[in-house]
Formats: sequence, structure tokens, C-alpha cells
Amino acid sequence: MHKSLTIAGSDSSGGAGIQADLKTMTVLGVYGMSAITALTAQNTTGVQSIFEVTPKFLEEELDSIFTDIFPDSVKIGMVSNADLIRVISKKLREYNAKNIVVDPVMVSTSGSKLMADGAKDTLFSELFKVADIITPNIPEAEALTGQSIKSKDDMVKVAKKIGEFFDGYILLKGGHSIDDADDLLYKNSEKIWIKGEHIENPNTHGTGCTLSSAIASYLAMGYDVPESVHLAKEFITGAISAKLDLGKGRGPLNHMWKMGSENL
Ligand SMILES: Nc1ncnc2c1ncn2[C@@H]1O[C@H](COP(=O)(O)OP(=O)(O)O)[C@@H](O)[C@H]1O
Ligand SMILES: Cc1ncc(COP(=O)(O)O)c(N)n1
Repeated sequence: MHKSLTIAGSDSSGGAGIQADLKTMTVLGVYGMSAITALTAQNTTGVQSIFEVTPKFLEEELDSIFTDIFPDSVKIGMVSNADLIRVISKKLREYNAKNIVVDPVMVSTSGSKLMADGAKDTLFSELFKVADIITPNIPEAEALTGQSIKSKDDMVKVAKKIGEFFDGYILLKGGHSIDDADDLLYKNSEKIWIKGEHIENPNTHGTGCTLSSAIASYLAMGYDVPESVHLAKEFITGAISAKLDLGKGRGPLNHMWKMGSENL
């Protein structure tokens, strides 16, 4: 069985973070493992509290995983401070981990801050160096470059700018636009538009987590990065289209849509 590891935060409401990642990996037939960076008390209306693990404990989690069941791919999501980011980059290098997807999670869909202000630079200097693909959404790409995105041309400009200091694949997600849901996959001046129709659904809690863990799942199966992104886009589109409606705020997706459970 192919194996994938998520290094991310726990979402008590089950829609984002570790829970979204493990659901995605499982539904796609991949054996999922997790190293938890923080516990969040969270629901569809917001994040009520965050409890970070210590850097030492995160190191221990990663040692336990890498010395036993070696993952075929790794997805990194919410990492709330610079010390935790440093541990991850050190351990991924030490174990020579492959197929690394970094989702630079900064703010939740509900608007809560999930990363300390000072940690952005460490993300650049440490985690981007080991990543094969990074998956910023529009606000994250704006925060990373200081440039605003109002159009498709701006998406290309900002991807180019990120490409000046990151030489892997950049998937700039267009989900926050209301016109469509086209994402831009960019590397070394090569642009691939991953087409998507905007789906009218307020329940988009966990979209970024689900997409990045689907990419990691397909990478674990042996697909290359562009193939994995296309397949993951199909998965996220189905999960949003299934229109699950749970909770009082921005509800979660139906990760089980491929199993036909959307009619349950
Ligand atoms: N309303 C929507 N309709 C169709 N696709 C969407 C919608 N919202 C998000 N997506 C897609 O979901 C994926 C995750 O994007 P996004 O929501 O921007 O990430 P994040 O959760 O990091 O903000 C992207 O492929 C994006 O295009
Ligand atoms: C633990 C955790 N990780 C990531 C997200 C971001 O997900 P989203 O942007 O879809 O709210 C989240 N809300 N919680």
C-alpha cells in the first residue's frame, strides 16, 4: 500500500487539518499517517483555541514515523510557529523525505490566524527549500510577496515573483475568486491553468487541506506533480459539488463523495 504523512494541526470539527487529510488519503486508497503540530478547538464558525505541541514532541513524532513506516509523500499544513517549522525542515532533510507538498496555511476560511506573524520568513527560508510543490491561496500568495491579486494576469505575476526564490512547482489557487476556480500551476516560467468552475457553496471549510493531501496521495501512488494536481482538482471539485451542509458557519466538504455517500 502507498503511504503518506500529514504534518499539520488537528481540527476538532473534522473538516480541515489532520482530519481532512486522513479522510482524503483513506478515500483515495492511501495509508495515512499524522504528526500533529497543534490541537485546535475549532468548529465551522471559527477557531476558539490553539494548543501547540513542543518542538521536542514534534521531533519525537517524526522520528517514530520515519524510523518505521517510511512515507512515499509528505504534506505539511498548519505549522503555527518558527521553531516547529525548523524541526520539520531538519527532520525531512535528515530522513531524505520525498514528494513534499507545503500548504502555507496562515489564516482559516473563518478568518482566524493560524500562524505567528514572525513565522513567514522561516517558512521561506526553511520549508520552501525542501518542498516539491507549494500551494498558496490568493491571500497567502499576497502575504508572501506583498503584491495584490485582482486578475489572472496578477496571478501569473505573483507566481513569477514567488518563483524568484522557490524553484519547485507553485500551485496558486484561485478558489477565492468568484468568476471561476482556475488554479495556476507554475514552474520555471511554464504555466499550466488547472481549470475549474466556481461552485455556489458557502461550505468550503478545509478545501486547501483536502486539495494538498489529495496531491500528496497521488504523488505517493507515483503520479508526477502535474498529473497529481489534475487528479486532486477533480477530487476537490467533487467534494465541494456534493454540497454537504453541516454546522452553523462555513461547513465541511463531503470527502466521501467518491464512495457515493453524498445521497446518504
Ligand atoms: N466555490 C468553489 N468552487 C469551485 N472550486 C473551489 C471553490 N472554492 C475553492 N475551490 C477550489 O478548492 C481548492 C482549494 O482552494 P482554496 O479554497 O483557494 O484554498 P484554501 O482553503 O487554502 O483557501 C482550489 O482548487 C480551488 O480552486
Ligand atoms: C487545523 C487547521 N488547519 C488548516 C486550516 C485551514 O483550512 P481552511 O482554510 O479551509 O479553513 C484550519 N482551519 N484548521
